[in-house]
Amino acid sequence: MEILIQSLWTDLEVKSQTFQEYLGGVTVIRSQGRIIHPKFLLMALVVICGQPCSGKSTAASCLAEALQNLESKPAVRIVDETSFHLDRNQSYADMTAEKNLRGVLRSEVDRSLSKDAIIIVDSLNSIKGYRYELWCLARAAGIRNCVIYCDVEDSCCRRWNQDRNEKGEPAYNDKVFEDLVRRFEKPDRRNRWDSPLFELLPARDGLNKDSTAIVDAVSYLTKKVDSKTRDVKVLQPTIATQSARFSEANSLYEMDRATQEVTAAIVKAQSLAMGGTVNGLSLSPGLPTVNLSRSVGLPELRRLRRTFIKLTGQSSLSGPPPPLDADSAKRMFVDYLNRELGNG
Ligand SMILES: Nc1ncnc2c1ncn2[C@@H]1O[C@H](COP(=O)(O)OP(=O)(O)OP(=O)(O)O)[C@@H](O)[C@H]1O
Repeated sequence: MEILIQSLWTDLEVKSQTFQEYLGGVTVIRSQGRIIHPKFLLMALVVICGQPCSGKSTAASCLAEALQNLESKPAVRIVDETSFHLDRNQSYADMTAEKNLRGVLRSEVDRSLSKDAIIIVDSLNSIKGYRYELWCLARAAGIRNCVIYCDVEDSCCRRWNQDRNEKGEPAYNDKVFEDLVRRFEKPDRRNRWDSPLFELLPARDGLNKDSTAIVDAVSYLTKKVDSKTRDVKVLQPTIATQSARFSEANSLYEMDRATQEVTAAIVKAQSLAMGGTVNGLSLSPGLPTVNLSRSVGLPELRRLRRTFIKLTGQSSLSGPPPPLDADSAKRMFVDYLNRELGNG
């Protein structure tokens, strides 16, 4: 697909400055100097997030139903724990299980994004850094991304969870439920990975396919990208401009160097601790400390570094990464390591 677009790009650059072109029977849409194949316009990633038992699966079904009611009937796929037959109490029993679950869902999202569909991730998606990772996958695929937040008070979620027992539905046990509530990181539309953000209030307003946030999300997901539409963001252009490629190279360099520094500091701290665990390692003032739950070998650290760089979308075909200085690259990598290898 990218080769096809690459060759069309050259032709269009020479022959046309118009917004929409028909070339060899293929419609090519130009947006902000980039070319997007129409197929990509039907692809999107929707991240549902909210406290445990806050109506996320109900929201995912309502959104899928609303999309299916459209004349264009876009393909919709829901990625959730139940598609992997995972029990919610086991999946969130401890950090290792939770990390595994996140990894399984993220891989499934990554695989699914290459298909022509709107992918809805129906899970807690409660950790800011994890939503960022999902956003990176959408950006690398060059598709649009949005977040739907089920905003329900903890007390109400707790009640709905208890009611599940009476309905014969599997419920969270108290320990898992309280731990998840405590660690929930509310989405913030000022973060580019949490934006656009559509907020549902299921406890106050109920929830169905006509709920305002669902209607707004459908409208966003199906809105055509045109030169006048500034509010639809198709992430990660397929073709990057020369200047973007220059900044990408800079950013890649920063990312590479900064993550190597972090890895080297951890290896050194571990050797000083004679193989003990690294806790409270400070790289510089103002950066989060490294807190690992176990000693980690160099091969594993290298593997995590590679995954992190891939997740942050620094591939050469997938367009410019966000502007990055050494400190923010270190901060992001330390957060990532603490999430993958730490206690929380
Ligand atoms: N607006 C609502 N009013 C009353 N009960 C609701 C409402 N929305 C959902 N529920 C009930 O809450 C329970 C959880 O709903 P749902 O599965 O949609 O939540 P969830 O956030 O996906 O849960 P989980 O965190 O387990 O994935 C269900 O029993 C459902 O019937």
